[in-house]
Amino acid sequence: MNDILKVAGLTRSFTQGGETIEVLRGVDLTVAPGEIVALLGPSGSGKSTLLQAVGLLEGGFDGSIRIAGEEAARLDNDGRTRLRRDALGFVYQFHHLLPDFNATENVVLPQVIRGADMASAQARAQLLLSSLGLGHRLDHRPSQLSGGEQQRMAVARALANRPALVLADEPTGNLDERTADVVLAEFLRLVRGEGSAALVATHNERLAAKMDRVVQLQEGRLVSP
Ligand SMILES: Nc1ncnc2c1ncn2[C@@H]1O[C@H](COP(=O)(O)OP(=O)(O)OP(=O)(O)O)[C@@H](O)[C@H]1O
Repeated sequence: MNDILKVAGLTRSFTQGGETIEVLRGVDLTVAPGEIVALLGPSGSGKSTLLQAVGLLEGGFDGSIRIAGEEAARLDNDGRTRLRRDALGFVYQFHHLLPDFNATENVVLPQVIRGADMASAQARAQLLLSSLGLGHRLDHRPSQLSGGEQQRMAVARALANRPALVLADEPTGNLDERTADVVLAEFLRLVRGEGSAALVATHNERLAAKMDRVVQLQEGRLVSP
């Protein structure tokens, strides 16, 4: 009833060069508050397409997406922007950090945009960054940080506004295996500590097994492996 995410009958196809590919063929998925779900599937199976739909980043879908009880299809552009800002956090494979701002500022900005005052936004940014081991890198810009450090910064930014649901697309996909393990463990610890739910796309079964539940995209539908 109070699921943070409920997707029902979601379909999406792309037409290119006269050929239509049905990427999502009726996806059903429910995520409970605080639950961390791994979205497993090989390259090209539609994981990013599904996350973009749930992230309200793209149109062109049929079916129902309810986030925190709100049906996305019934919202206009402003409503979707508000829901995205209030309920969702995003972690991408390639960080999408603001290159001209330092670590603190990258985590402060989304909070200030949402109306937080500067002092509390800064305190929370420092708390999140420190709990990810970046307490000594607060004034560094993304280009002055390693790949693992940049991804920790992206995790802190995604959690800045205490989202009920974090969407992560291959969050450790461009890190070496050891760093990926460490950053994923920190991500999971922080998400659990914050009580957020998460939907985490990965093609890595070993990493998926560390989450609360695994769902697998197969031929456009979700199955339990
Ligand atoms: N804008 C688009 N136009 C045409 N085809 C697209 C578009 N976006 C995605 N596709 C196709 O949809 C399929 C699924 O892509 P998607 O990026 O969702 O897969 P994925 O599982 O996230 O893959 P990866 O792990 O490689 O990122 C692919 O075959 C892709 O070519």
